[in-house]
Amino acid sequence: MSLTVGNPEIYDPKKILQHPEFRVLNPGEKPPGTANIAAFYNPAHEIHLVEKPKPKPGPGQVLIHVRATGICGSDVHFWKHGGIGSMIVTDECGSGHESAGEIIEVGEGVTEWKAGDRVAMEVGVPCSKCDACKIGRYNGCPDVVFFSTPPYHGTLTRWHVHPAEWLHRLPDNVSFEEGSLCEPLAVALAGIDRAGLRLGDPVIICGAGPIGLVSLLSARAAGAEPIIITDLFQSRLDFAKSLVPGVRTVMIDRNASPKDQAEVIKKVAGVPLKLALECTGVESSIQTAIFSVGFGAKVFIIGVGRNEQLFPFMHLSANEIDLQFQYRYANQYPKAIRLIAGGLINVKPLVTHRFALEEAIAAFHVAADPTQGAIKVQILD
Ligand SMILES: NC(=O)c1ccc[n+]([C@@H]2O[C@H](COP(=O)([O-])OP(=O)(O)OC[C@H]3O[C@@H](n4cnc5c(N)ncnc54)[C@H](O)[C@@H]3O)[C@@H](O)[C@H]2O)c1
Ligand SMILES: OC[C@H](O)C(O)[C@@H](O)CO
Ligand SMILES: [Zn+2]
Ligand SMILES: [Zn+2]
Repeated sequence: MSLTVGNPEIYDPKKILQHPEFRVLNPGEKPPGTANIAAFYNPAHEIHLVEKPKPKPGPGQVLIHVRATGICGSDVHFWKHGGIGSMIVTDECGSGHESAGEIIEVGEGVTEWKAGDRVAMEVGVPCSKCDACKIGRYNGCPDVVFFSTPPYHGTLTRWHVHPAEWLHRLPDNVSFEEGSLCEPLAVALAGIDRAGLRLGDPVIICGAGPIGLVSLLSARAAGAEPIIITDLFQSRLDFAKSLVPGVRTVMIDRNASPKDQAEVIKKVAGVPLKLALECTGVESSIQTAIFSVGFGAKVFIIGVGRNEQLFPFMHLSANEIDLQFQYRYANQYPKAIRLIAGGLINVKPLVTHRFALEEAIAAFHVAADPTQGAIKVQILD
């Protein structure tokens, strides 16, 4: 399928690094507007612009002019910390996986797309043959090529070749920026879907970063009430309130124990919480979520964090609290686009900063600096 058809060189990260046209740009260098520049990180925790060859779409592939890309916390993490869990940065690697763009050229055999079509790119390209793929849970594919997860280069670039079957058409009323925000939205929607959230469910969302905020928008659209959101920073809680005025906010006190913190949350909720959407991956926050919810509730963990963490086992057991986890997403893009196009979810306010592709490194510095107050930094071309 996708990866075995067409020009395999586009998926071979080593071949791109060894290509004679691959080079790291000098700081301040202004490449021509047609150059295929990209933001790459490396094991030395550097981030820089590179120039790489403009790819040709092979059979089953299309060439895309990437028009909008959001910076995800994981891009910053790969740059600053050199890995996430077992995904380790061992060489130069291209960043970016929240992207939308315009088709420029189609490869042989591609009939469903033409130049000028506007698309959101689903960047996890699975094998289609393994058990996970066959049951439709392709986010579990062990052979997935996830652009921007090492070693595969990302979509924060000008020209990107993509398998035609992993693109989603953007309706006229959905912008490239919104198309790129379908990626984090897909994470939240997968969580809402698998958590089984229902109309009127009392919900807590832990963490008001981009993932907590798209989860908030999704939970509101799904009819959760009341919704409580937590964070360590008042500015993030204020942002949540501006997005969904009805949300109740709780500032987490770093010195309070998860049990004491949970008592505050229970008072604010006023009713037993049925679901926690945990969007930090921080051990104390997960513990707080566990102590906050009612008997028979679910703590659904979207955040990722330390490899090993302690959970209050007997509290979970004696309260029949289900723990569940989300790894990326499957089958969520069409839904994300429908919800944005139909006006049920408005992701536009999440974009707080915009940069040109040539300014991508400055964009990364803003995204990585909490004092800048960024929610979603976008790179536009
Ligand atoms: N499961 C997946 O497939 C998937 C996909 C994307 C992101 N993620 C993960 O989701 C998490 C959230 O992503 P993000 O982009 O919003 O990250 P982020 O770091 O921007 O936001 C996390 C928020 O949680 C807050 N926070 C930290 N500790 C807290 C605590 N103890 N209590 C309450 N709030 C606390 C922070 O202040 C911040 O506002 C990250 O762990 C990220 O890696 C998971
Ligand atoms: O949005 C998708 C996530 O950022 C990725 O799964 C990342 O955590 C690892 O590649
Ligand atoms: Zn991401
Ligand atoms: Zn597979």
